[in-house]
Amino acid sequence: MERPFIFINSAMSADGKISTKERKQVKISGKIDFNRMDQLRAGSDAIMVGIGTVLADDPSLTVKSPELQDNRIKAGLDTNPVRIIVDSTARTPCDADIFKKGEGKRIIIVSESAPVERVAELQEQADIIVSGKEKVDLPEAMRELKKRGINRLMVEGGATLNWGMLSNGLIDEIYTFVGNLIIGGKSSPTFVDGDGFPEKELLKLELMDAEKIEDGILLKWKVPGK
Ligand SMILES: NC(=O)C1=CN([C@@H]2O[C@H](COP(=O)(O)OP(=O)(O)OC[C@H]3O[C@@H](n4cnc5c(N)ncnc54)[C@H](O)[C@@H]3O)[C@@H](O)[C@H]2O)C=CC1
Ligand SMILES: Nc1nc(O)c(N)c(N[C@@H]2O[C@H](COP(=O)(O)O)[C@@H](O)[C@H]2O)n1
Repeated sequence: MERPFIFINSAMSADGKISTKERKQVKISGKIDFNRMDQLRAGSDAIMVGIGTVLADDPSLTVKSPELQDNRIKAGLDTNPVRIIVDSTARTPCDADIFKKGEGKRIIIVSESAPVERVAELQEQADIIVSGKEKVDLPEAMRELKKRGINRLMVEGGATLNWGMLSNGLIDEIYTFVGNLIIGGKSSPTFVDGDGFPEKELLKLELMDAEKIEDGILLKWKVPGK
């Protein structure tokens, strides 16, 4: 394949929201689901988020379990997978937790419209991929990641990046944990935002598995290829 195997892992409320209307992070997953997410991180070559998630949540995207970190080191890998931000205009703050916490490579994917000075600042802390004119060209960027040795890529949102990846046919599998709460609010981000598919082109999924975890349910979906 020209691009990595790519999956999305996300936690949503029972009404399909992934954060509040103020874009504040919500603890949807319980301990078991956070551990499952940690295992997915540890088993991936890279973890990717959109700049909206970095600005809203300031995630570190590190592997949390010392045992999983040790396993990676024993396998000759960095403690953490490569951490990637899709950031068309290079808005990533230089003091983001992705830079401050944990060891390992970071990649920022920007577009040609990113201010040169900002790109130069970020270049001191991360490798930079330039792709697309006004916004990141996701298919091209994914091919570049594959060339850089990333074979298994975990996408952790948010809503806009999920749309960008799904609408470009770049996702192979989706894992959604649906938690036991309602967030509500028409402006709260949902699992997939963006423009939405035209009525005749809705994306059909194949259900691979459904598992009750604590007070929620984990759904595993396959996105059939064209
Ligand atoms: N519950 C969960 O599992 C998660 C929830 N979240 C929530 O999601 C929210 C953030 O989501 P969003 O604001 O939608 O931001 P996002 O994280 O999806 O980032 C979107 C940004 O990515 C950049 N981008 C560049 N090229 C793109 C392209 N070709 N297609 C799509 N995006 C492109 C754009 O600058 C765009 O604004 C936060 O409130 C966060 O808390 C985020 C991750 C996981
Ligand atoms: N799986 C999952 N369950 C939840 O309840 C969540 N709120 C999230 N959010 C994701 O986790 C990121 C935080 O990562 P760090 O702890 O900083 O490493 C956050 O940005 C979302 O991507 N996920």
